[in-house]
Amino acid sequence: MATHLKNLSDFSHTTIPNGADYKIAIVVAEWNAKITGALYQGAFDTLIKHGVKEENVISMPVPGSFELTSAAEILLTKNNGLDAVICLGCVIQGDTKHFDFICDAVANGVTNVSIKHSKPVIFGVLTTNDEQQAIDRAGGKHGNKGDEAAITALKMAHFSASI
Ligand SMILES: Nc1c(NC[C@H](O)[C@H](O)[C@H](O)CO)[nH]c(=O)[nH]c1=O
Ligand SMILES: CC(=O)[C@@H](O)COP(=O)(O)O
Repeated sequence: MATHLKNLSDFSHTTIPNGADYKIAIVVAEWNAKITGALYQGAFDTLIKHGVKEENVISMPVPGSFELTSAAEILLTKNNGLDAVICLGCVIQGDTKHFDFICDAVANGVTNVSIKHSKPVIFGVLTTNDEQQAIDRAGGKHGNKGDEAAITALKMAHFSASI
């Protein structure tokens, strides 16, 4: 279902686990900081709203979305007390194929880190054609992908704890 058919922040119809027992990292790319800052705020606020203690939210910046993978790997290697890692970024199509390489690298990279560590690593990266599409998905008319990423982290942390 395309994002324009589903608001990224609409979770009123789902059961969202309480996060009181979870420790969750949020890694945020500094590229397109206006957008990623809004994603971060959405994710942080959503985690707190659903019971995660502020001291259990570990927030780390990285230069760009390409670095999200290595950041998740380093965090999960050095801090095995984490229940999930949320990766937030915004990649906007430019004039070259660089967009394609970054998007593919991050999507595949965070997947591989998640599988390697058997820990949820959430792909909260906007990959848009232009800045307006990003604005619309970072607290605009289509909601906030940071909210979606936080809810996904809570659900997957609960999934892992239930097995
Ligand atoms: N163009 C965007 C980038 N590019 C930077 C890369 O992510 C990376 O930091 C660089 O290639 C050095 O390894 N990053 C974004 O997050 N968004 C972009 O639109
Ligand atoms: C996604 C990017 O790296 C891109 O925004 C950089 O722009 P360009 O492809 O024009 O170099």
